[in-house]
Amino acid sequence: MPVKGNQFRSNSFKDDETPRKPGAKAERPKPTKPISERLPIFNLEDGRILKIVGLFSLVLAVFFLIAFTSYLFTWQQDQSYVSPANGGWHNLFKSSKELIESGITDPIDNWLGVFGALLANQFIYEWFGVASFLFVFIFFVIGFRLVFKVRLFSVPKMLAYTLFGIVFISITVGFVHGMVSDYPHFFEGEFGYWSNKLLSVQVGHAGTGAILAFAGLTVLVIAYNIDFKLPERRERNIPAIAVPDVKPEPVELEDEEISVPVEWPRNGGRAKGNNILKEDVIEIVTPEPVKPEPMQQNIPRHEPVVLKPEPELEVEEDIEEDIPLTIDVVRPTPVLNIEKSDDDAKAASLVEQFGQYDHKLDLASYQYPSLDLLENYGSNKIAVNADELEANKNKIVETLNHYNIEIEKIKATIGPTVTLYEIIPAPGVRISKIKNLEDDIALSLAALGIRIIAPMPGKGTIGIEVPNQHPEMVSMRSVLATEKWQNAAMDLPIALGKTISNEVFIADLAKMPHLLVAGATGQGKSVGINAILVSLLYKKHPAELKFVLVDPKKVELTLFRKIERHFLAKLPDDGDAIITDTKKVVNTLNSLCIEMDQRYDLLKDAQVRNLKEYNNKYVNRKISDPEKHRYLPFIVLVIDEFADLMMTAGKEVEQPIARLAQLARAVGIHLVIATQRPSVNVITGTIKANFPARLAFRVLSKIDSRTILDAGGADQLIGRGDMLLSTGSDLIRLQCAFVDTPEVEKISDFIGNQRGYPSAMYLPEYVGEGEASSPKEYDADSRDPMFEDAARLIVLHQQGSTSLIQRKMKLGYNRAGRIIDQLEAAGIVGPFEGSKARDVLYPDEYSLERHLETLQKPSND
Ligand SMILES: Nc1ncnc2c1ncn2[C@@H]1O[C@H](COP(=O)(O)OP(=O)(O)OP(=O)(O)O)[C@@H](O)[C@H]1O
Repeated sequence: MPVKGNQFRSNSFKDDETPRKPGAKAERPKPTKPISERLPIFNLEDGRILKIVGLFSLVLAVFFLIAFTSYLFTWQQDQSYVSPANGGWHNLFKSSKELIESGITDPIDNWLGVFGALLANQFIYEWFGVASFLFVFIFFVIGFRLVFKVRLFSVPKMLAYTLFGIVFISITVGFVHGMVSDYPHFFEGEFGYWSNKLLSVQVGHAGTGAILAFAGLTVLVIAYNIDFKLPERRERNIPAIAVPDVKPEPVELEDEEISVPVEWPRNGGRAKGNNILKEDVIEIVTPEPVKPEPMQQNIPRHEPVVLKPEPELEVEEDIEEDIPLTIDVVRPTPVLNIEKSDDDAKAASLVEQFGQYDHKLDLASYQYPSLDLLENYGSNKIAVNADELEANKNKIVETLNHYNIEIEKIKATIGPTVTLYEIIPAPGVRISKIKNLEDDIALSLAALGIRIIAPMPGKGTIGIEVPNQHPEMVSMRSVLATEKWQNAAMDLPIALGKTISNEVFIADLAKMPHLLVAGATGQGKSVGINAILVSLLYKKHPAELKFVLVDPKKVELTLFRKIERHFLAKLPDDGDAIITDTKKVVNTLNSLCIEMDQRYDLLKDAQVRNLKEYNNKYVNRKISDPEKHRYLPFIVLVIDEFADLMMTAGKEVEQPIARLAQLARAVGIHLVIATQRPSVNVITGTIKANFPARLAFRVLSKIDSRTILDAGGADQLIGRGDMLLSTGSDLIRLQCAFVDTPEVEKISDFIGNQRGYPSAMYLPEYVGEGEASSPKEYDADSRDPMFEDAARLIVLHQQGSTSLIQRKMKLGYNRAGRIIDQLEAAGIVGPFEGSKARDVLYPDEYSLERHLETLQKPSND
């Protein structure tokens, strides 16, 4: 405990006053008592003893440093005095006559006199050699810590390493010196010399070297966990790669098997690509072209279009000439930095003293779920049937030729559920012509879910997606066991599944910043939401993320009930954390709006622009008023069956959702909204405008697809997790990662069975319009025993908030809420004002005390 001010004001003296009665004094046999009455009591809490020890330690450090350094220059001159043969330490007590009789005539040269000479000789020559200088370090660190209360290093660790270092250096120096000399020297000291002798007798010179190397490396491994790497790369089987957040799991990472396109060249070459066997390759079928293509000869002219690099050189020269101008413009910035440096220095000293703020400390032992909780479905290999591939390609080519569409090249990329055939049409073919043939191609391939992308954005080709006969399931485990996921350094990474080229697709929900999910019933929407939630649970600590779950269907999200005390946020009442009731949804959404406003106030106060900067500043203790601030976790609001909500609550829901969607991104509140019915009265213009990222599972009509994606395509999906992700500009076809209910249950159990917070995170209270309570009557008899203390606290902080009472007085939310109501009734705080704290109606404690007295009077009478 820090001790402030004059210690003589403390009770330590008063305590001793009682036994001072004359009688008592005579009876007490303890002889120490009278001394303690006159002398101040030294106890460790007092701090004085520690300061004295600290000062002594610092003096020792200086003393040792001077004596040792001097020894290096004066040891020869002082040898006769310090030598044990001539008396050593006994010489200290000899008179000068006795010294002369012992043959010691030379004066002592050590800068610290005879004591310095003896001490240095003892440590350096007789003990540890030059390694003894490390004692200076030990004393300095301890002294510095005790005197200035600044923690340079952890003392126990420093002691352990330094003492080892002394012994190790002494023996190692002795080992090296032993190669050239057979006598002890002050380099290694007698300890180093004799230890070497002993070891050499036991294990030989080489054995001693090996033991020393082993000991040195072991300590390096303990201290820094150094890696031993052989020159050539070995099999990659270590899961302990640098994963910032996830605890390393002993699970083998899987290689992502990305599809390499299979190509069929125009003039009947062989298919290229690693996915099909050479003997399976069939030459491109070109039924006699109806219209001979005169432009064929031009083809080679299109290929070697290479941009020449020469102009770049000129540009570089220009830039070099411009450089001085740029430097001039940038110059004023250091002035700003100087202003800041005061705060920075303060923050740095706080960090040095207490370390960075650790938001995970409350649940420091929290274990991230392991991959073993997930199942492995399917083989996770691209198992393509070469016959199917060829047959599809031939049918596509045939159909196109049938309509006089000549193609240049065709290639196939095989995904888990669909294969993408990319066509380069011959010059002069109109794209719209191919697009119009969508149904004909589907007919000729006799397949559902054919999607034509004409043209493929940024590729100059036309894509035809054809479902595979045997779709491959993408298990969540196979996605999370990839290096790409393990190394994903995103704020809110979500593993959505795999792309058409079998590549793992990871998106950052924080960047999206909100996600709209739609799809007809039974097409994989719930699985998709589970995949999003599960991926976040795999990457985030409970201190960093909270979910607000809304599930009008009452069955989909119940699996997450067990993680309430870890990952859920709810309104401060006793109800269920997973919200199923429409009225409560409206309150929760408004409460989230209040949370958003409060967060913006905090951001403003901390002069930062977003949650990441804010938390960064908070962790580095750069926020000047930490009492007012807190570490802000991300909040992800998930609403299943949004259509149902819109039907029952309409505008009441739409308004807060629109507000959150517009503003909440910077303060770390992100929305994931799912709906089965993607009609325009559910996904309204306002909502759509604020959800640039949309995920569409299969829908039943083109109109629905347009409602969700502003484009067709979702009606041509094949279901079972086949989906399209629109990120505003791009439309990406993905196969959703599959995670089954038992897996989600296992993960929830795993997290739920660990120590959690006392309750779910409480969102700010929200009182609906109809519910706003009428001014309460003050009732002195029923007021809380903590009422007066709470009143003083509120007036002292000039902040009428329930959470302040909760935090400072360690009360539950309900009791704190009751007290604040009583304070309002007693006229101490103003009425509830939404996101702002209530007004405090008394400016100081004096006026409050007078008011409290008047409140007490009627009951005293
Ligand atoms: N990614 C996937 N991979 C493989 N199969 C899937 C995938 N997603 C869903 N399925 C299959 O589709 C079935 C229905 O999925 P899901 O329950 O997610 O549909 P839904 O759209 O949520 O339906 P509802 O709207 O009625 O709840 C699942 O039981 C599963 O068999």
